[in-house]
Amino acid sequence: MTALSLKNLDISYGETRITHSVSLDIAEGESFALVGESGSGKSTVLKAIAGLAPDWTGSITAFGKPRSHGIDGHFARACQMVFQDPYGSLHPRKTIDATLSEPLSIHGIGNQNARVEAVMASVGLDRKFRFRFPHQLSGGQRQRVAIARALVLEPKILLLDEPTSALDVSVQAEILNLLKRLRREQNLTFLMVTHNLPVVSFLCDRLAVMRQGRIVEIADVAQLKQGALREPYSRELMQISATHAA
Ligand SMILES: Nc1ncnc2c1ncn2[C@@H]1O[C@H](COP(=O)(O)OP(=O)(O)OP(=O)(O)O)[C@@H](O)[C@H]1O
Repeated sequence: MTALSLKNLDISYGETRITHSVSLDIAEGESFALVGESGSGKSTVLKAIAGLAPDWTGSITAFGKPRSHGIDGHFARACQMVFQDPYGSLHPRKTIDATLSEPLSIHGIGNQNARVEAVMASVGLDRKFRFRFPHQLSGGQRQRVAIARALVLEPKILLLDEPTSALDVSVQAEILNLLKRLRREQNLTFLMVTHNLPVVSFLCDRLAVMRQGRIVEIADVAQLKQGALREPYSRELMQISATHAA
C-alpha cells in the first residue's frame, strides 16, 4: 500500500515558488531519502507535508487520505516530523513529561501516564529523565525526546529533517540505530532529508535527488551503493560526498 503520495506539489513562500511539480509515492514501511544541494527545497517538502508551509498546490495524501491546507488533526495523527536540532525544537521550560503529554492532550488521547512511559522506553530513555528539562539532557538524549514526541501519537509516517546532523559523530550512530530499530518494530514509513549519503545507504531503500525545487532522479539505494546513479548531477553529488568523507 502507498503510505505517502505527493502529486505535482508546487510550494511557495509568498511570491517565491520553491518546488516545481514534485511527485513521489512511498510504500508502507519504506524508508525514502531526499538529497540534493542546499536550498533545493528538501526541507520545504517536509514542511508542506507537516503543515508548516501551507502555500502549496497539488496533492499530499497519506494512506489514501488527502491532507487539507492548514491544521489537519487526522493527518497529524498519521504523520509526524522530527527536526534537525533537538535543542531548538524542544521547549526549554517544559519538562520531558510535559513535552510528551502535550500532543496527547491536544488530540484528546487518554491513558497519558502509561503512554509517556511506554514511548520513553521505546526510544531508550530512562524514566529518571521524565521530569527533567531539555538543558539537563545530552544532545543524543534530547534527540531521543524529539523522536519520542513524534512517536507518542503512534503515527505511521515519520518525516525526518537531518535527524543526526546536529549531533556529535559519536552519538549519530546511536540515533541511526534507534531509527532503524523503531522502523522495523513499528513498521514505520520514513521520508528523510539528509546531506549524508552514507546515512542514506544505512537507513534508506530509495532516494530522490532534488535540484532547484525539482526531482531530477529517483533511484534505489543499491544504485547509490554501486555508484550507478543515472543523472550527471546525481553523480556530481556522490563525488562531492566521497571527497568530504575522505
Ligand atoms: N520560511 C521561509 N520563507 C521564505 N523562504 C524560505 C523559507 N524557508 C526556506 N526558504 C527558502 O526556500 C528555499 C529552499 O529551502 P529549503 O530549506 O527547503 O532547502 P533545503 O534543500 O532543505 O536546504 P538545506 O539542505 O540547506 O537545508 C531556499 O531558497 C530558502 O532560502
